Amino acid sequence: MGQELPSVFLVGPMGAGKTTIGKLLAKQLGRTFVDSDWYIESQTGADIAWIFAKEGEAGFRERETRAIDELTQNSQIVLATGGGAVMCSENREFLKQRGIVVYLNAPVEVQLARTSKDKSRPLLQQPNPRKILQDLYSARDPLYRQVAHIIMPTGHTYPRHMVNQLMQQLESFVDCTTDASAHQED
Ligand SMILES: Nc1ncnc2c1ncn2[C@@H]1O[C@H](COP(=O)(O)OP(=O)(O)OP(=O)(O)O)[C@@H](O)[C@H]1O
Ligand SMILES: O=C(O)C1=C[C@@H](O)[C@@H](O)[C@H](O)C1
Ligand SMILES: [Mg+2]
Repeated sequence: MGQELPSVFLVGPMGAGKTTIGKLLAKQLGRTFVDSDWYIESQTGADIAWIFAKEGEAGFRERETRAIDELTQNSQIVLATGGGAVMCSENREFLKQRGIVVYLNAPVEVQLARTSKDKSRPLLQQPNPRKILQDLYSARDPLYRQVAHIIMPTGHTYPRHMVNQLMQQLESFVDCTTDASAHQED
């Protein structure tokens, strides 16, 4: 692979492993890793909990769309997006048109276990985070699927193993699209 691989954009629910796998994948590919949540925090000079508290979810989503537009214009990065980035159709267009989108998909019970000790996700600071995760999953799973070029379950696989599998999938994806465009030119 190498030069011909476009940017890789990871989407999926909270706790699917976008940040964890994104960092490892970027290292493997020798590319820059960017996390849209961290980027928004650095641009704002405040953490996500603060943005939600002061500007509401709507304010956060506006910042997120600006961030996704800017970041997806980079041609060779690995980008981990926030769990709700796919809710906005503009974001879905930016992602789908500008790189390879990978949907990391984990069952709700796994999402819950992976997010339960970390208080940095404002949407989950509720008495029943399992129900929130379930409702978000029902609403968003069709949107993750709509935008994805590749879908990978992450529930029961070690991050390093996941990255090896993902490298293989990316390789076949690039080969297939290269073959398809060669045929079009024939
Ligand atoms: N494949 C995996 N196996 C075991 N633990 C994992 C795996 N992937 C991620 N984790 C753990 O789950 C937690 C959440 O992972 P991570 O922050 O990467 O999720 P995320 O998809 O980026 O979530 P968010 O949308 O909230 O940013 C971390 O503690 C991470 O170490
Ligand atoms: O699923 C979501 O809507 C969110 C996921 C996180 O990555 C952050 O973007 C924020 O906490 C909102
Ligand atoms: Mg993350």
